[in-house]
Amino acid sequence: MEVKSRAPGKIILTGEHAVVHGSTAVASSIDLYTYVSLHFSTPSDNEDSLKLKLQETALEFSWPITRIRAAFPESTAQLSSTPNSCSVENAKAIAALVEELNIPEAKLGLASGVSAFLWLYSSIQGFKPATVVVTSELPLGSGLGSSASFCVALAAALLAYTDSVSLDLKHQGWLSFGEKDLELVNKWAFEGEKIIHGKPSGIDNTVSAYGNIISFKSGNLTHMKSSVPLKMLITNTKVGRNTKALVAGVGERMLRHPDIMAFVFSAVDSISNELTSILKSPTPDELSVTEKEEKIEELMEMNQGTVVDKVVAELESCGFQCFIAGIGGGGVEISFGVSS
Ligand SMILES: Nc1ncnc2c1ncn2[C@@H]1O[C@H](COP(=O)(O)OP(=O)(O)OP(=O)(O)O)[C@@H](O)[C@H]1O
Ligand SMILES: C[C@@](O)(CCO)CC(=O)[O-]
Ligand SMILES: [Mg+2]
Repeated sequence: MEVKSRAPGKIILTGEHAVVHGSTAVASSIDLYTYVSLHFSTPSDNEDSLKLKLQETALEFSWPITRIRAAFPESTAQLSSTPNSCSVENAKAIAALVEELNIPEAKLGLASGVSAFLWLYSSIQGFKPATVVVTSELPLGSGLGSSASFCVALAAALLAYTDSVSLDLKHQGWLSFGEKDLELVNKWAFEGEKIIHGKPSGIDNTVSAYGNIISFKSGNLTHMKSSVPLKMLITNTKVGRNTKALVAGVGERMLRHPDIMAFVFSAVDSISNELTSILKSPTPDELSVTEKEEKIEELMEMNQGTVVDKVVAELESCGFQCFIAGIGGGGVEISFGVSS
């Protein structure tokens, strides 16, 4: 039995960080994906281990199922329909499993991703032997939501064959989840994100799961669909960063300067709300404004077409990496019976 999933990365247009503290943020999916392929071993495979292959980093991990089963102090065999947070005891068990892997120092950032994998896998699938292969078009740790798309794609693949979701297993090609199933995928992904990020707002996994452009505040989302195909120039400065540390830093500043930060977050909230209302009502009432917008849009499209190429060439000549990404595309999808 095999299933493949893919989940998009994201870009936050307004409200990054402030969204963790309750401000509204606006985010869009981008058409760069993390792919997960899950292959359950059959008795004829004579395989009794869980394997995780991280293609980008050329790392492969393998755990005998007996080792995983023995590691967990509390049973992780829960109902896949009920997303649960990783308890302190289970987190310790996972940390021990990850430590045994001796991940090279330069790739230690992956430990949190492997931990999230172990939690999602053991919670949703229990102790079944399988091989999971992860590939990603997203740079890791660069603000494009690689951790969320990793968790969403994982949750989608892991849930696909469970009774907790209802999918047409005979469907050919990419298939979207229904509303309730998507909600479940998103909730499990959020549990994975908590392991990677510490205190995520949930916006990254939500936009990765649902796709399109969303306005998000304290777990509530409003969908927006752009009527025109938008492209965004994204530059990877290749300056290392860790979202968990950045989020913690903002939290500490909030504790040091609560009054000031309350104003900052309120201002960000207003910015996001204004952007939301503009995006939600793209056609202004006055004809003259509509005409103006059409003209500006056409001019901008033409302008970007040439300027973007020059900017990309210049940035890349400085050693930066650029991605041209379509934004606002669909969310997580699933595909059955794909051979690896
Ligand atoms: N394809 C992947 N394979 C393995 N681990 C991954 C993968 N993608 C993300 N991760 C995990 O997520 C971590 C990066 O998450 P982090 O939240 O710091 O950055 P990001 O999600 O790319 O950016 P942001 O959250 O700011 O949008 C990696 O260090 C790794 O632990
Ligand atoms: C920095 C942050 O706002 C977005 C991370 O991509 C954190 C979060 O919302 O969880
Ligand atoms: Mg992240």
